[in-house]
Amino acid sequence: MAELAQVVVDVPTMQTNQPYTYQVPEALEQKLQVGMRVVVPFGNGHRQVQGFVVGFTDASDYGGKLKPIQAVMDLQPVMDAEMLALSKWLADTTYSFWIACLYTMLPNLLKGKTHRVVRVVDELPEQDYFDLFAGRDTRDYADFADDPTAVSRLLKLKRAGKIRIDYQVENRARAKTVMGITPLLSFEELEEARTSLHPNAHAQNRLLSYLQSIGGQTVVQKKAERVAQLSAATFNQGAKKGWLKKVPVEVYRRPQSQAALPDDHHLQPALKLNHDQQVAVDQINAAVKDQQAATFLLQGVTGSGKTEVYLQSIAQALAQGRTALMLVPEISLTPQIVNRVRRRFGSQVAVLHSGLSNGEQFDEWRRIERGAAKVVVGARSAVFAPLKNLGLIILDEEHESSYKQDEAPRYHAREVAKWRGRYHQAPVVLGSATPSLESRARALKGVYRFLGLPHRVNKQPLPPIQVVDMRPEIKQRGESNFSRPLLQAVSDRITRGEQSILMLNRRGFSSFMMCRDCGTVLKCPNCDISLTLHMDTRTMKCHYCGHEEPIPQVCPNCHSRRIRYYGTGTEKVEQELRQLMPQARIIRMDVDTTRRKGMHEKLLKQFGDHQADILLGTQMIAKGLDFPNVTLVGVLNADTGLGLPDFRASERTFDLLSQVSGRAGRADKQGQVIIQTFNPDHYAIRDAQANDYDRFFFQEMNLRHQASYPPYYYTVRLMASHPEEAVAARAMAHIKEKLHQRLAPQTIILGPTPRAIARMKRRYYYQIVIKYKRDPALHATLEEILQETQSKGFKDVQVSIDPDPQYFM
Ligand SMILES: Nc1ncnc2c1ncn2[C@@H]1O[C@H](COP(=O)(O)OP(=O)(O)OP(=O)(O)O)[C@@H](O)[C@H]1O
Ligand SMILES: [Zn+2]
Ligand SMILES: [Zn+2]
Repeated sequence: MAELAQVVVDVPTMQTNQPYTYQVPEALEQKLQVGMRVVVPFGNGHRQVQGFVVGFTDASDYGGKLKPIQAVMDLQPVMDAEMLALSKWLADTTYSFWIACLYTMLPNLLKGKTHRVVRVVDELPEQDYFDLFAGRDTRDYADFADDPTAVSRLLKLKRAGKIRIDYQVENRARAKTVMGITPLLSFEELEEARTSLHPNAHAQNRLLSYLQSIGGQTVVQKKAERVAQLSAATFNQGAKKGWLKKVPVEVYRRPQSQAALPDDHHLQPALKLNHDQQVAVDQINAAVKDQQAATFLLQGVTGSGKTEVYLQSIAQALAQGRTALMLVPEISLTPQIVNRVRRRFGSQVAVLHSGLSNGEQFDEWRRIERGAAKVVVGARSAVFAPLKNLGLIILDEEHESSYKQDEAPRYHAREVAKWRGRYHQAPVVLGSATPSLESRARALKGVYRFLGLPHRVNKQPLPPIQVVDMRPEIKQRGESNFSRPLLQAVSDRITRGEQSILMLNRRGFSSFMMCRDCGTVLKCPNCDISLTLHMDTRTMKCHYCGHEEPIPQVCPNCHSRRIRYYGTGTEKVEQELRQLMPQARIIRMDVDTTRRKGMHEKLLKQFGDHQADILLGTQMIAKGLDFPNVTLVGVLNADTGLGLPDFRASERTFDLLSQVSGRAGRADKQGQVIIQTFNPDHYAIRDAQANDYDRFFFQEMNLRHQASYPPYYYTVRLMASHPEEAVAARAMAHIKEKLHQRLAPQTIILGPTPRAIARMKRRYYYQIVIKYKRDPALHATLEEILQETQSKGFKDVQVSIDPDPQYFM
């Protein structure tokens, strides 16, 4: 009896985690494998959807008629057994749909895009045929979507049975090919062809010699033209004469920045480790060798040489014939680290991050999948890199919140890394100067193995930190972003030919327009937040939905002309700094100046080449930078993040200040740090000043304990949204009732409350936060709620479940 295939289908409005069963047509019987993408019919229309084959089952269990699979999209599986198992675990632990997890794990080009096609099936009135179809038989439905009259004419034709609207899945994954040539004749046959040539046909003569020299290989035509010094026309003649044939050759799109790399013969050698580094590397290596799925916490102060520990551990894993994965937060923000990995391991490194084009991403993925790349460096989603035989996984800056994805599936890369570590029996190394409270607490309990690098490599102490209270400064000198001590310090650096990094903390901060007469703040018409001023495009923009409008000249409420710009953007700070120090050369780095591809690296390079005295930027300059000539770091506003309605606000402020302070004095020159703040007595600022992670840790743990927050309690956030506020609120009340009935009495259920940003993208949001220690009923209850949200009662209400949320806003 024939086998049946189990397929997880992609139907956005009717999600379920149960696979559907399909017949396998005879023609596909030998070809179809688990992990392949297929196209299957769904529902009773002409709808085609994409799906993943996740298993086979015996036909005897099924009565009735099953639909057959229509097409296979892959020649070989895109998911192996590990990835399929991981996708299932992901769906289960993040309360998301299996199909969404499968897609998340694959490069964009392998994500199916369904589109609708309008097909003429019967003779049309001539007018319609020309107006709507321009004389063709099919058109993409998207061509009509914005034109209501065309749509209504189409609907009429559809009712009359003249046209049909089909769903089609397109396969977007194409390998890039270039033209290549292959000789068709043997050496002797080519020699014979030469005898029949006209004596003046020098070019063709050379072509024959060239074809003989490549001995039956396929060569990219452009390269052949260059090597043989022949024109394309000559190759065309050769093809006509039957000497060679043209064939497409698959090439990898290498990320642009990769082009400038040294070749594999000029790789950078390993450094001689200091004692603490050696101890760390030895312990990690032992775990790699013994195939122990242990988790290490590598806590090393800034500049202590953590990266060198990663690199030498990776080298060991490779020496054992295994592969390695290194995750960094927001890779585009840390080009220096990526380049260090590439300079050490050369062409066996693949890089995965969101800055790549879809084609580049797909090609890097294939290099990994085929085993050509053995080391992967990447941001969050690189944790799904299809490396086989993993020997080591590293998460640098493990405390970073960007490791958690803030849309479904809401996974944390740290947890996925640990899962893969267990699967491959490989250790996971979590590295940070300021570990998350969760990780440090686990290390204290012995769940993680602790490795410490308490000293800087250069044996210098950490740079002294001076805290400047901005309250008296402002009183004496009026509004300014720069205190006198900071200005003095920057100008000293310029005199000495040294460099400064100045950071403007933009977290929880915006540059908005407010009317001085009536207090009106310009807000986004779709969302509940103020619009941000962008000087480069001279517009007001919403950071949530992208809404954009001109800068107002008069107040929309009272028509006063005294509508002014408030808050501090990097541009405004730059202007002030240029006025205060006309001689200083400044590079500004923020989302606006780095939006163009490659600009981030370019600006950093300019700064590294000392083409500027000051690097002024947002949080993006806090991490990972290693410039030996930087001796001063200034933080313009340390406390803007402290007021956020979020229990991690202090932890994030402490982390940020510690990170950015660490950019100063990394080589032989002594560094200095100046922090400007309106809250000089806050413990996060005091402890950062004292470089005292432990004091901060215990103080913060105490507060978390009192308020029942992580790491003492686990949290889950549920959110519901709807264009009508009352509907969202009602859905949440219903969910709350259910939670109340099922969950353990010790479990704390907070809410429902409107979110801090209650309205976004024309929808109203309500949230419930669950805090629990152990609740055996929780998982099943949340699963049930997830399934219920797909039912009719929840029409248009979007519900999301976020385990261990990173933000509570
Ligand atoms: N064993 C060593 N001998 C000599 N130099 C070293 C050694 N280890 C690291 N370095 C150098 O010291 C500097 C700081 O090291 P590295 O950047 O690895 O520190 P880190 O702990 O990763 O820093 P951060 O967390 O602050 O980004 C680098 O320039 C690095 O090349
Ligand atoms: Zn908006
Ligand atoms: Zn006004």
